[in-house]
Amino acid sequence: MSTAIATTTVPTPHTAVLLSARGLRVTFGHTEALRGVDLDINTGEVIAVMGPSGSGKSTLLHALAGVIVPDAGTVSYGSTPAETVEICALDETARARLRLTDFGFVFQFGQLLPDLSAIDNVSIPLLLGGMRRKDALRQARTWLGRLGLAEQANQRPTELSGGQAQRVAIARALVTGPRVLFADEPTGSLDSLAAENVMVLLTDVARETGTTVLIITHDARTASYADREIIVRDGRVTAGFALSASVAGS
Ligand SMILES: Nc1ncnc2c1ncn2[C@@H]1O[C@H](COP(=O)(O)OP(=O)(O)OP(=O)(O)O)[C@@H](O)[C@H]1O
Repeated sequence: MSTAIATTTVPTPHTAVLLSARGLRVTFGHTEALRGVDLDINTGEVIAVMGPSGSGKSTLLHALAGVIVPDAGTVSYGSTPAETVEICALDETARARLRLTDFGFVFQFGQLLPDLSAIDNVSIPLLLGGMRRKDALRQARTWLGRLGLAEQANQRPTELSGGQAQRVAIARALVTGPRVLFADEPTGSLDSLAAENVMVLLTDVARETGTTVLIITHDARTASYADREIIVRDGRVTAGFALSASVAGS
């Protein structure tokens, strides 16, 4: 596997819908977090999810990823009729399995295990999937190299900068080869230079591997690396804009 990161990217052609939400509603007590969301996400698309605080962005991601089951509506996952599953109809065990095999997750804070080195953190999902330790470490090392962290493999999270730690978290999310990466403010705790570095690497690797990506962000610069921007407002998706995918290569 190549360890080089492409500096210019050719956008993946978006041919098939991979995730499709219809009529999603989620209520927490008296709070209507989602009020009827319809959304189609194409294979290989990089989507920025924006909107005010409390508008429902994280809830939308959790519903699409099968972390929560909506009170109403459906989420179909799969690019062909034969492989398509209705995520909301799966039981908790099946949804957990789907998340482990098909989805990757990156969050803003505190996601690395502090007592483990970078390479051990990245190898965890592979070990959980039953891979032999030697093979898992080899694969983890390759992914750390892809994200420019070959020299940090044996360092612990406290010995890494914020941007390096986020890149380790991204390596860990991608090491299993997920079809969809869900990222909730992955650059929210970084300064603008580190944020830009993380976004360039994340979007380059995603486009290279054809991974579909949903990124929640409050930052327009971070969003500019996406192919498309959607706005969540008061529990509804109110707008979607196509963006230039070439920004990631600039
Ligand atoms: N587990 C929960 N229990 C109760 N209310 C919740 C829960 N999760 C979310 N909410 C409420 O649902 C609404 C949407 O929350 P959500 O976290 O999806 O918004 P968000 O757009 O991601 O916000 P932020 O940008 O601040 O992270 C908010 O009013 C929030 O307080």
